[in-house]
Amino acid sequence: MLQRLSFVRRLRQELFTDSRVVQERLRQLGGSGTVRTTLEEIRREGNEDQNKTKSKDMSNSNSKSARTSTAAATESSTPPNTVLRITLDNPLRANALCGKMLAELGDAVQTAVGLELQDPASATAAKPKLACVVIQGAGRHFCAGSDLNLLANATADTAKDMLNFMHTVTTCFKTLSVPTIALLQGDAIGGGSELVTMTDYQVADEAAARIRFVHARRGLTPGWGGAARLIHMVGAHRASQALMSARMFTAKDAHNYGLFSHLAPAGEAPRVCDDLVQTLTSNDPAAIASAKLLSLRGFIESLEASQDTEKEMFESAFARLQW
Ligand SMILES: CC[C@@H](C(=O)O)C(=O)SCCNC(=O)CCNC(=O)[C@H](O)C(C)(C)COP(=O)(O)OP(=O)(O)OC[C@H]1O[C@@H](n2cnc3c(N)ncnc32)[C@H](O)[C@@H]1OP(=O)(O)O
Repeated sequence: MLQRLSFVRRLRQELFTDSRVVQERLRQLGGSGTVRTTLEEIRREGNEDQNKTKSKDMSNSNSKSARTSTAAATESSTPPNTVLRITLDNPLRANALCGKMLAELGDAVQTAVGLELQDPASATAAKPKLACVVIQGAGRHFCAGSDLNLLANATADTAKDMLNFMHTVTTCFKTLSVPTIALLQGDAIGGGSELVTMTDYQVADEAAARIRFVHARRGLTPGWGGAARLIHMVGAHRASQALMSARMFTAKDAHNYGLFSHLAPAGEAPRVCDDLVQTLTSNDPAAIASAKLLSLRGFIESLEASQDTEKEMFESAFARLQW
């Protein structure tokens, strides 16, 4: 459905071919941390308890037992419904993304697009049919944005690479034809807040999750395509207020502002996220893709015009900064 749009097709082309060289340059920058992806099966058969047990395992995808059950799910059969879980894993640096992790986030989105594009009839254990994508952070936080050391040592060319690559990656993610969920158990700051704007749903721990478009505090403007998506999420007026103020939103403030779709009781965000996955993936996939296409149509048309402006503003802000 979405793939029929020429803009979306061009994006996929950029992601898989035009960005390859840039992606490898970013990967060569190295850095700590990694971006992990796991495929998790959603079982429909069996009693509620089994489903609950199954989804409970999924919510601890970092624990060994969940990985085992995930691995088992992938090996045992061609899963009817598959969740791709992306984990930003750099907890010692609040899951800030270094060059290597930016490239690996691109790998993860390429995996999602690859699963999305395949013919459902050709689904196999190795390439099952994608039903939903969850993106989360390891440890206490969601994502603290770009690694500040990466930015401080970046040349103008490196900044341009990151800018162009992350616009492609995050816009591809935003235009996936399946539901996407940000699982927020901590802070989403700067580029981390921009990653939140690429998701359809945001399940946030009401006690621990926060979001801050901190750019103006650092003399920057959004560099990962977050401005246009923020406007699409909350409207131009509220978007400009969030960007100009660079204020920290608590989970409750963010929910009232339209930045977080779901508030979960303290410690229960993984369970609430798994319940949302169950709900969304029990609906007709083609109807979901159509709903996304309808909601994204205007965003995509305006994005083609506004994207260059967002990039130009980041580059001039980056040039002004004396890191
Ligand atoms: C183009 C990208 C650009 C954009 O478009 O937005 C950016 O993303 S620029 C970066 C914007 N991000 C920030 O400004 C976030 C800065 N960090 C924080 O505000 C806080 O760390 C936090 C995320 C709110 C978490 O606070 P807290 O829980 O108190 O933890 P610490 O502050 O002690 O951090 C733990 C640890 O992580 C390191 N850290 C945090 N953020 C980054 C970062 N962006 N890059 C590199 N390292 C980061 C922090 O230094 C601590 O490490 P140690 O000092 O070694 O303990």
